[in-house]
Amino acid sequence: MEGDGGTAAAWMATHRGMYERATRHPFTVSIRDGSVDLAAFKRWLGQDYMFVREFVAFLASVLLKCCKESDSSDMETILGGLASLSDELSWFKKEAAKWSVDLAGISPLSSTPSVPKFLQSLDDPEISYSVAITTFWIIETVYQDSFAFCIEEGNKTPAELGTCQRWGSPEFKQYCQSLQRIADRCLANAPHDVVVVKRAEEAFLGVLELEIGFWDMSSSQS
Ligand SMILES: Cc1ncc(CO)c(N)n1
Repeated sequence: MEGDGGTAAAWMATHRGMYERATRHPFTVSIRDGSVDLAAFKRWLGQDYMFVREFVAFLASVLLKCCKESDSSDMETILGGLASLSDELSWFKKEAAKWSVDLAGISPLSSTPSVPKFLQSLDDPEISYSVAITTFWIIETVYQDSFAFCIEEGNKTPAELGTCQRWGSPEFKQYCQSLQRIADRCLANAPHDVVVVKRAEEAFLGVLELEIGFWDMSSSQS
């Protein structure tokens, strides 16, 4: 995914330290090595269910920007993303039942990064499609990279943690690569629009911070 000469890959290289803090976090590494604390896993599950509900609204705003500002082939990619979020919500409900997590009674923990605030700041009509699609790409990529590491060779991930297949699969990697190509194309088409590229880079870093905060919250002591 990296090294293809696009802006996205360049940012991953420039901000490598932060990217690695987001994608090799002690929480996901503990899933990989089988030492994960179940209370932490359940905390993640409940909080991430709420994240995904917010994420649907955000992605709907990306789709709207796409329809207004971009070509139609992107539309199908984004629509596919919304369809998989629908699957994801069902998956969360199924997993929650399996682990006895009560999703109906869930509310954000004080240590959960403010997802609505972050995502709603990006669904403003003033925010360009390029910035929004870059945000979508990096949000998905952090999960893809984190969970692919959990199923790479040498892992001791407990079989009952089906989480890793959902985001770690080769199909999801391909999906993230298609988002990366869209983001790169948008950013390359805006070379003179320094403000847009700068905003997109800030959003990229904002997502990494959010994701690190999210893993921190998951692994914090109950
Ligand atoms: C916090 C977070 N980031 C990214 C994803 C990927 O969909 C998710 N489900 N949750």
